[in-house]
Amino acid sequence: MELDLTEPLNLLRRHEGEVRHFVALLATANTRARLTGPTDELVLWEDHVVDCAAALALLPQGGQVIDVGTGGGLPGLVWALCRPDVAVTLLDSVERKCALVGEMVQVLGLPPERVQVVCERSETFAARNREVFDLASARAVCEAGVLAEVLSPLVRPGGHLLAFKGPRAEEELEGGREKWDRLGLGEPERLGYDLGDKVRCFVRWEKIAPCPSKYPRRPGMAEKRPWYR
Ligand SMILES: C[S@@+](CC[C@H](N)C(=O)[O-])C[C@H]1O[C@@H](n2cnc3c(N)ncnc32)[C@H](O)[C@@H]1O
Repeated sequence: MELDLTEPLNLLRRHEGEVRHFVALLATANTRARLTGPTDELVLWEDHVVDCAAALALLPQGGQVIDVGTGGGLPGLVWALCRPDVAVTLLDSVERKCALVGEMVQVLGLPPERVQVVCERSETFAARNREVFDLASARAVCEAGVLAEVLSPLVRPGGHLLAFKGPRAEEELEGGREKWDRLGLGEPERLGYDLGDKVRCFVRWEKIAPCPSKYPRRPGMAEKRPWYR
């Protein structure tokens, strides 16, 4: 299915001033620590912010959302600024990144009861926060199959998992049917969107049943997996 970007891009336009402020902070933070590559605000806007904004209309009304592996606050801070009805948790395992994102949250005046930064590995955080979020998402963190395993324990039945993906999405989803069942997930939906450059899509799963308690896997096992830091 092709995603209509009219509503999300209108939301971005409506909050453009606040988001440009975030981009300026991120560009400066990128000169101190490598959060999200570029230090050029135009590149950050065109390659990252607009991509994150494409998902704005997919966020649950008044819901609780978690951005796993937020790095410099992408997509979570764009969502927090453009969708004030949504509570956002920004999770990353690297302290330096969390400290910089925490500073940005303060400077942007986002209230702590709506936007929180958590510095922790997703698998330990998920063990204590089982199935509490309406939507869990990750951008540029790991391949879709592993991501489903990481995000599913965080999402309540009836909620959704959302992955930002590029041209390799189909390859990453191959042969996964059994895996989705095992994780309490429905068949992944592909939502393509056109930003005029490369192929992009969201992969979205509905959580249809509780996730078995063996997920998230114990950190000892998880450490062997390539995407964990
Ligand atoms: C390539 S960056 C992507 C950052 C951001 N989402 C973006 O789109 O620019 C991946 C991020 O995932 C974080 N990460 C990797 N493994 C993690 C884990 N087990 N728990 C929490 N964060 C993790 C890394 O610290 C890093 O900041």
